[in-house]
Amino acid sequence: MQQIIRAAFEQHIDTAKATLMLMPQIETVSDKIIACLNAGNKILIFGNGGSAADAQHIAAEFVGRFVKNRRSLPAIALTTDSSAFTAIGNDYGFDRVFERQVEGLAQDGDILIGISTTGNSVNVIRAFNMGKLKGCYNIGLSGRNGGDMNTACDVNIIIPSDTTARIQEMHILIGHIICEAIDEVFE
Ligand SMILES: O=C(CO)[C@@H](O)[C@H](O)[C@H](O)[C@H](O)COP(=O)(O)O
Ligand SMILES: [Zn+2]
Repeated sequence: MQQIIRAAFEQHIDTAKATLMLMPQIETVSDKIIACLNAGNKILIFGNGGSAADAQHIAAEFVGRFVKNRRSLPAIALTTDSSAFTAIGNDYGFDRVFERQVEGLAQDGDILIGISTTGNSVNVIRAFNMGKLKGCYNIGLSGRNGGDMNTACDVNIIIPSDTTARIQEMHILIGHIICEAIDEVFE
């Protein structure tokens, strides 16, 4: 047991150190998100499984708060409307559960944040492709080799790891860093 615990910590620490190299990309997406919100646009966030939880977690910190009492900021997790999610899945297929919501909700200038540790989840890729058609800026949080998100995204932040759990831990760290950057700017 101790070996499992130690190995997980060591892997997490090594991955975090390697992820620090992505600082320029994290800065770029933080600036883009701040500019998008300043322009009156909104953020749509989505992913599957643990990444669905991350999408909801990040969206809640925009609309509610992170640390500071600042104004509420517009962000929607596309995993939370169970009626839309099940209707689209049932009528159009699971591959379209995010795409169809992007089609209905996204406007020119909005930002999409898609989260996938493989970078290959089809419903995430299809949502990004719809985002391009709608004039959105596509931000990917991925891992491994970045997968299909390399071509679907304007910026694909690829966590340098092949382990799903470690990649997800870096995704939520980056989500929190973006929230900190936002707290600096908005009153
Ligand atoms: O949280 C975990 C594993 O840590 C799982 O729920 C995981 O998110 C699911 O298997 C997802 O379907 C994986 O999708 P993706 O990261 O490849 O896009
Ligand atoms: Zn998990």
